[in-house]
Amino acid sequence: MSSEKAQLERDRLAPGGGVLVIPVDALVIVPIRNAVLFPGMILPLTINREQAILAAQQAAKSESQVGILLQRNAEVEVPGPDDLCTVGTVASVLRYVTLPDNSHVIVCQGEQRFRVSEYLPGYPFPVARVVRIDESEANEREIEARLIRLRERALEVLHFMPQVSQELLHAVQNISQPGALADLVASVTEIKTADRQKILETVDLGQRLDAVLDCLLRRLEVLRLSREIDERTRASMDHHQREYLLREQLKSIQKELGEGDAGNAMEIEALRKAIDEAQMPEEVADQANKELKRLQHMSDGAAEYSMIRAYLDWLVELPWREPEPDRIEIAEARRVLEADHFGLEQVKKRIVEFLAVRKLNPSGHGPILCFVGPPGVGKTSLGQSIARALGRKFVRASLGGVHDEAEIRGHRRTYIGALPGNIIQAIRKAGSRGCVMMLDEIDKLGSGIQGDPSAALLEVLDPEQNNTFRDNYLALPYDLSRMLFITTANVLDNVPGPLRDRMEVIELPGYTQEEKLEIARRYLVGRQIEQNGLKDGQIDFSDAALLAIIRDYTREAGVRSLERQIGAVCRRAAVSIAEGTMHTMQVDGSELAGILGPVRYDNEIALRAGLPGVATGLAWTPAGGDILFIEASRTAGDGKLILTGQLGEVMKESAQAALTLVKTRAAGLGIQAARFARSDVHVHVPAGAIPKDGPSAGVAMFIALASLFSDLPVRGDTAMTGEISLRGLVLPVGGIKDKVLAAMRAGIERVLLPARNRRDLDEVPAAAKEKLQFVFLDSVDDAVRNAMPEPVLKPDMEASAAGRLHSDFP
Ligand SMILES: Nc1ncnc2c1ncn2[C@@H]1O[C@H](COP(=O)(O)OP(=O)(O)OP(=O)(O)O)[C@@H](O)[C@H]1O
Repeated sequence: MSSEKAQLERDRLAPGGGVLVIPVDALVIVPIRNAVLFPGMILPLTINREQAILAAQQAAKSESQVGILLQRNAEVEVPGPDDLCTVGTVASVLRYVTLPDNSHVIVCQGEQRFRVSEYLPGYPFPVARVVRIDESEANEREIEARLIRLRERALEVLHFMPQVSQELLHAVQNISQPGALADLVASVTEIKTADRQKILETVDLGQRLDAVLDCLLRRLEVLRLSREIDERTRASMDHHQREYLLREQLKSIQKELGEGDAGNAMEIEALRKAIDEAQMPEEVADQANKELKRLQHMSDGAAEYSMIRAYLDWLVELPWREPEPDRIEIAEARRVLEADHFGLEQVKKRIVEFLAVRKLNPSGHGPILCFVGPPGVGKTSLGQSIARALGRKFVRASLGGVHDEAEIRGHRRTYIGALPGNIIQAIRKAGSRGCVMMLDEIDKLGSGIQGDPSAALLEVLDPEQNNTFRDNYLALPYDLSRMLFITTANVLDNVPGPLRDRMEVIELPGYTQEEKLEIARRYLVGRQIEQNGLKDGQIDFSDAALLAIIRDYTREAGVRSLERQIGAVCRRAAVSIAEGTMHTMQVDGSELAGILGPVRYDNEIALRAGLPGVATGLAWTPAGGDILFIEASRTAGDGKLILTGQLGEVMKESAQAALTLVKTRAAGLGIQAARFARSDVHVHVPAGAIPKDGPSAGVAMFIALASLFSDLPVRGDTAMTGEISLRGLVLPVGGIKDKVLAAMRAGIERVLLPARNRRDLDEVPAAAKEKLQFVFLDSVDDAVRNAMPEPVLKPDMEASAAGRLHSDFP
């Protein structure tokens, strides 16, 4: 303690700085809680109450002894005389320490028992007159015997205690004073504070030894018991662990022996039942049971287990039972086809014929139907109608992008993740061995590196062999002979030859504006009203509105985007009606721009035609026919030909041929030969992002160039198609029907066609034939005569029209 602080403390203790005077037969009492100091023991005591601190400081200063007294009730903060025990220990304060956390510790050495006789008033801490109690001499034999027992028991107890110092053991063994030993044992073994106080208060040696012995025995009992519990729990833990290990071993032994657990057995039982019920052909049932047996003797953790399991699932879930025989009612089939589709008279007729033949000869190997046409013309929905008419299920399997035989025929089971091919997958989906299966996009079948998918498809479609179709995954024959296959394609040309031979091709060329209007009125509008949650009468489309949608917002052979646009209008109406801003909506065309945006397809003819150097061609694409503008332009130069618009090789060549032809016919066309030498020619085919190829734009190229050099515009109402030869002949081309329909859609009135395509007009719908004027061309001169508004041909060109190659090349 610093000297200043000590001074302060002194001032506090005795005003004036002195030490309080305590009578000789009195002691300063330091009350403590929860500890008993025995004579002969050294104990550090923490004191933190004002009273006790003052008392301890007084003792420390006066270097006098103190009386350590246990408080009866530990909770009393400032104990009065009644709160303190009456027997305590006289102690010397060996050290007084103030710890950094400001708590005070006195290290006391117990000297002798004392008893309080009276408390003295007038002190800031308890001061009591006391009677010191001397330890009685012990030489009785009985005391001696107790001493020995106590020592033994004490050693026994100490034995249970970890970290007992050698000094302590030595002391216990050697102290010969019974009282001192009793006090030592009482203070080092675990005894309750109350019991310790009792021992302190027991002055009679015999009784004190008995009291300590008593406590020791109780303590020993507790210690033994706790050791027993300890051992028992350890034993039971060992037992559990052992049992767990044994059970694990048992499980793996059972697995090895194929005696799977109960869950496994249930699974196998369920599979067995499913196999029995699946009505499999004998060969298949045998195989399934064989696999089931293998499964039974296998651990469910084995890799093969899940493979066999999956295989059996396929076998069980595939439809094996004999399908119901068809009940074909021709009248009903006709009714269904009529109800579902507008127009398509020829198509419906051929489908009815097909069904009639099937009815008369159910087991006959009729041809496979193949619907060919651009997207959205009703191929899929015709297939669905056929299924409906026959009362069969309908599934689709797409062949687009199938490069690998395995996609059709499946992978062998030895491959990881192997599955059946898409034919078997579709059949499982349909759940019937006699469904109508539509094989889509047969023209997009790739020819593979890994086996030829079209060969696999041939086997599927061939009635001679498809009753034992083998999928690689199943590795069992599956009877496809009761299936009704229908294929679809956008382009017949791309369908592999052998497949084409097997099929009866039914072409759906696309619709005229009038047909689209009818389809929209009768089918699409109603369907979209329903799909968008509207009720009849809440929205009404006028014919003008529908026609405006057809003309200005769609350009397609089918009706798919027409249906989408009608849907968009319905959705707008649904929003307004749901919001309550409108009860019904009359669509007459004026609101279309607000709903569908600005007109998407302008009348391009009006925009482009009428200028010299522009001709309208007709092109064919897998999505139907389309019109195509050929634009030619001339700049000062030395006779180069520039071609742009992503033209393919064949189209480039026909541009070159067209230029040569124009040059050879320059005189007849009234063109000065010098014009060619002084100019570069640029031929561009707009919609530059779309690759274009093929020879059929030859006539249009020739006309564009002829018009450019003669400065005479081409008629705006005329479109043309045809290949040209260097001698000026017009050669036939494909896709006439689609091109004619495209011309009509685009508002063209006259179509120039190669003469040798004349018979293709038979397939063109009557509506188109009525609306359009057809001109047939033998030579490019016929084209010139009909494409230009005024006759430009000079007499000498008429003469050369037979096809001589002119030599007046500039
Ligand atoms: N003649 C028609 N009468 C009534 N609805 C038709 C007609 N043609 C097409 N549709 C309707 O047009 C939509 C598109 O037809 P579908 O899906 O059958 O075309 P798709 O030719 O199969 O096309 P894709 O080749 O793209 O599959 C269908 O909702 C269909 O009902």
